[in-house]
Amino acid sequence: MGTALLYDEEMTKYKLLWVDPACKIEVPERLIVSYEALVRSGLSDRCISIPAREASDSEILLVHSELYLEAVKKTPYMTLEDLKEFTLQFGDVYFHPNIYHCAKLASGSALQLVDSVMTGKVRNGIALVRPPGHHSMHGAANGFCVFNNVAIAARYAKQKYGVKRVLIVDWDIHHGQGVQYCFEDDPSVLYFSWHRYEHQNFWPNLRESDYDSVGKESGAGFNINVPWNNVGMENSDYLSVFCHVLLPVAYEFCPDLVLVCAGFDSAIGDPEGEMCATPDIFAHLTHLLMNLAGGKLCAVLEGGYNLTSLAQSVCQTVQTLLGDPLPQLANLRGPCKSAIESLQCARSAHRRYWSFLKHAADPPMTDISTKHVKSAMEEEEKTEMAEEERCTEGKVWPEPPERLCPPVCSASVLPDDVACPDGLKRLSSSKDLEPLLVSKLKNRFRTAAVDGDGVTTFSRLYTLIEKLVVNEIRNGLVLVPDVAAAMMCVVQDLTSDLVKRVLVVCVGKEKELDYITTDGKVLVVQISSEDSEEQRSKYYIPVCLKKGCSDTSGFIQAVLGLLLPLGYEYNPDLVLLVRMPGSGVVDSMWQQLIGLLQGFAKGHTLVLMQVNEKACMGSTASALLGHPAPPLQDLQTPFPEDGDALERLRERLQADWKMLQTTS
Ligand SMILES: NCCCNCCCCCC(O)(O)C(F)(F)F
Ligand SMILES: [Zn+2]
Repeated sequence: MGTALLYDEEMTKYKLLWVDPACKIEVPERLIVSYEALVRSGLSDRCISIPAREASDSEILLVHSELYLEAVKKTPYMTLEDLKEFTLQFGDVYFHPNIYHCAKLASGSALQLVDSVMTGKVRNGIALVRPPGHHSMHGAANGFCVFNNVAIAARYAKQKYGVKRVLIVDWDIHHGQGVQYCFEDDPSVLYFSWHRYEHQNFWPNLRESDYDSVGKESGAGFNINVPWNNVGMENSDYLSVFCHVLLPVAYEFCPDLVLVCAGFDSAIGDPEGEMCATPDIFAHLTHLLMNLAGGKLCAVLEGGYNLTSLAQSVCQTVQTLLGDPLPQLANLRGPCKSAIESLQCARSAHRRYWSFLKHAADPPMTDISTKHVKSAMEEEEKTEMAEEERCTEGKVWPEPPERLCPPVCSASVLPDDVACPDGLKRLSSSKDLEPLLVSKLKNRFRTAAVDGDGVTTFSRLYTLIEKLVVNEIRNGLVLVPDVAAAMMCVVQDLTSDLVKRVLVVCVGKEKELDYITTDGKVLVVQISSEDSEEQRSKYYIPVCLKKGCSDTSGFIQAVLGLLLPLGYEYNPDLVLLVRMPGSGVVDSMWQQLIGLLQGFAKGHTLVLMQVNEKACMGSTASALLGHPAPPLQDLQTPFPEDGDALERLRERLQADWKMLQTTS
């Protein structure tokens, strides 16, 4: 299934008609450059174009009051003076004779997107709209927003499709207070927002935008605010919050639909956000949400005022929605101190509501919410210092790297008598191995692993790896007689200097892992039921689950809170996913793991499985081909000792691995 793209140039036909410094950045060109970038890059042709439509009164009334709607209905007939007068009652927003029409199109586009996804016409999609929506409230326009596009879409999805749980992720740099107010007592809608806050010194300067606004009554726990109290946040900060705050809760919430308030003013160069995250971060943020809700994801444009980073960020988002390989994110240095404080506060505020956050540490000593009363002098200092070093005009960043699709998506190396799963391309040809390597293999293994066809298997395995690293193939599945032997060979004989770092994810117990290198060429993360205290090193990280890999709750926690941050920091060129026989890992979890690992090494994942486990080849192939993983059903409360052990492991490792930091 494809990706929907909604865009209608009618929504560019309104603009600010008078002088208002607060609103001058919200210009029609925002939409034009975004769409034109998609056209120029060829991405729009790969999407399924869905027409915009006007939201009806009843749809708008899902969120807004009749009084407000009737008032807005009058604006097309207002004189310039009346429009100015009308605007005065709201904050940081402007009206125009055509904005009511455009606001209906913006909301209607979001509903069209929900229809396309919920009816299965498309898998996911994006609506390029203006005016934006997440600040508008029941009875008021605010912050360039007239109707709350995403809030209306959430209510619409519940009403029309019986959707039980909606996750709204708001990665715009401003707090979508309109969305928060709409759902704060509603446990069926989980609202997550990060936003520039600076201890309440940043617009909209609301006390309720802080991390301690967790929702009300039955909605308690279903509103997550992560305030950024400094500018200059980077990719590491964003990914840390996803791995340590949003994703654990999102997986526990198990939504039927994901809506994204896709604002790109959180990208580098934006005059509002003044952050430093690069446009390719949105490729990863999108990817990390795509295995939720069976892939049903609707992104709706909110903010974004640097036309260059906006266009690049939109393209990065759409490319991921289309399933293209992800760009590698280099030199992630871990979250900054301020970000750690924010994520620690958000985690501790929510630990009572979410079992996946149960082991979160206490809030930091310097409780950051009370710091907002800054001395005037301090504020003055910051402003002066801030100006010259923070001016966004000076910001430059590299063009995001090309994300080329290899000619072959998924290849397989299988014994001749094993049928190749649909969609996979069997790799039969293989260059002969150097005699030296053959003899090395032979004298290393006395087992049958390397008899006649064993050598063929190994030679095909190496051929597959060669093709992966030159991007001829994206990923691969290999069935071998002895998976432990094969893993050792791959790890030790990876001669290709194109592979500087291999991430080995070992699912299930492996007897000895005595070839652990300490030079950093290999990072082994092993998830199994046993603890191996002795061998721990920076590059060998055993994760013990008391009930073993069949404990999906413990497993997904280890993946989100440990494997993902490690993988991002390590930044491998190849991922080797090894399924030990009898691991007991649940199929949906296995597919989720494969899906999430695609975020590394441009998707170059090599799955090693034992021939006698060929029963799960189908689901492995499906995940390798990029089909969304099935939701993890009815997750039990994780074992306390496992949760505790994971927290302790993280604390022990965070000295070596900065992305594991969750406490300041
Ligand atoms: N320096 C100018 C002050 C501007 N203050 C208002 C900012 C509104 C932000 C709107 C947005 O970006 O959140 C949306 F997504 F809604 F468009
Ligand atoms: Zn914004």
